[in-house]
Amino acid sequence: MKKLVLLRHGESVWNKENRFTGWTDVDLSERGVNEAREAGKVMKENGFFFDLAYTSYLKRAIKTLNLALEEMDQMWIPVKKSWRLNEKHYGNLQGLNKAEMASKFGDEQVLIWRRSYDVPPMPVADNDERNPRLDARYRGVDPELIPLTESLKETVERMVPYWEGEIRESLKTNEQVLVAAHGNSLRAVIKYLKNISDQDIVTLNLPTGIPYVFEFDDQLNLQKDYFLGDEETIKKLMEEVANQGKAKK
Ligand SMILES: O=C(O)[C@H](O)COP(=O)(O)O
Repeated sequence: MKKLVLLRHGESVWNKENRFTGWTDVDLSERGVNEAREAGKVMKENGFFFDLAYTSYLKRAIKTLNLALEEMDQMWIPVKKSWRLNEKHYGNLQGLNKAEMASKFGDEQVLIWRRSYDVPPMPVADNDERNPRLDARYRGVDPELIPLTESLKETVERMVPYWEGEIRESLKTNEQVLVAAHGNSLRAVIKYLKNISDQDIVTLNLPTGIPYVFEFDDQLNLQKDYFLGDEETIKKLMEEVANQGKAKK
């Protein structure tokens, strides 16, 4: 049985402050560091031994991966990074508080920005310092491919070539692969893997730092998927993520 583990990064400083983050390169909070270490412990307890790992160009995912691998004493494994695993670009919302936006524009509008499949937030302007085309780390990427905002649909579209050309390929010759990335870039992967409809993906919220295991047969047909951890606790954490986009009463 081949195993893929998807791991959303631990809580970031902006998760803690409840701000839209997207491609902003914020660090882990103290809680996030602990969550990343805990994820490593849980994977170790469950006997995981990875052949290689993937992550994004953003430090909250990279550090989560490193901390988890450190707990597992598997820091030596090959790691590949790709901008295609970055978080959904949150456009002009990046930096703004989610609950404050809900007070201003309504819970429904914020849900559309956060979870609708094909409605992107307003883009950042070309001369905005948040424009990733101005960031040297993306200079190796065709500027046409670099988003100024994204819907989940667009995140899926830029993630799929990397899944098909790289991660899926690596699963053909490896047994266990770890991907440390982001709430929405992982929702994009999960939608694609499980063939979840555009409507149903709206209700999927990924908690930070909880390993999500996918098991495949040798032909890479998905057999089953499950989170590592207590079901009730995970359910609560998912609800907390959903509620981040609601106005404070
Ligand atoms: O970019 C962000 O703000 C978070 O990583 C994910 O946020 P969301 O749960 O609001 O989509």
